[in-house]
Amino acid sequence: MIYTLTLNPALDYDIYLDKLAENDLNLSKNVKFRAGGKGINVSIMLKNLKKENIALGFVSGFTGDYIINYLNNLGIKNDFIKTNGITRINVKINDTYNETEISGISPNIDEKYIEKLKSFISGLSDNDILILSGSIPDNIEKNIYYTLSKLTKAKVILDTRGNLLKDNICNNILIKPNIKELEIAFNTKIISDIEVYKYASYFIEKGVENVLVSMGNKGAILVKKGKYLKANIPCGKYINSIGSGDSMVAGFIYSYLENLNDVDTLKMSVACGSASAYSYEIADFNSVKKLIDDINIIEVKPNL
Ligand SMILES: O=P(O)(O)OC[C@@]1(O)O[C@H](CO)[C@@H](O)[C@@H]1O
Repeated sequence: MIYTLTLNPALDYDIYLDKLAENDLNLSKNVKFRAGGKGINVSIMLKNLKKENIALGFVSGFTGDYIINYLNNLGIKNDFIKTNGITRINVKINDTYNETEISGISPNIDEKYIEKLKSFISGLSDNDILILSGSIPDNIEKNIYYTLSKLTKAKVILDTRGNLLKDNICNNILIKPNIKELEIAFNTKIISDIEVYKYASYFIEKGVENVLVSMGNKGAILVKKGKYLKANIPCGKYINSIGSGDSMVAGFIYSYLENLNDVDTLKMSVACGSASAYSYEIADFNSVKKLIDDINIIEVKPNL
């Protein structure tokens, strides 16, 4: 079975307007509510790709109930641990020029719930895939993903913030930083592809099998041991980036389960990410399929 874990889910409130004006009244042109958090987005995309999965994590309060109802309505299996407090609300303001995010504050998670989660994760088998996604609530140890990876036999994918990456890798089949997260992980500014290959290779040396770096409209790079692939972004009308990286992760898992080769894996991952960026919600399978033929992959032999 595939399990996604979102320790820090959110009710995402997406606001669309022409131009955000500071210190003034802004009238929305369109608003959307959705169940958010990186693992939850992966679950939704996987479901759209017809891959059954179970969403795990912590939820609480009315926002937590909203998330569970949302997933139930989509027919996505879930087994969240209900905790105290109120799951955060993340506001995403999209105007013609910028995307501004205001992330809420997540509740503290009692130790007893963390223990319950650990016990569940330690029961997974080597046929399972576990996706560890998103930020970590403030009161939880900052290497919890490493701890969970050590506890489980499942194959583990990690997609978390740049400052948490290095401490949480653990023989992962995939990590998926975006370019900003890679910069934060290495406390540097990355300006060329060769630097992406170099920094991604750090993780390969540490035992990660695949490093998928999303670079917005500059494309995406997949690095494996001795292999470097780059993809362009297919044409489409950009709506927003929310859940685009998470959709890439789902595209990778789909490819992994379907035994696709590296080139087709990168194509599928990029198609999923782009289709969601060209949509108000996580994309459906048909929109993904329409983009595949517009993605070209080149193999690079960088001199590192
Ligand atoms: O604060 P985190 O956990 O890093 O990211 C949370 C989040 O921004 O990521 C998703 C998009 O990837 C959104 O649904 C959600 O609001």
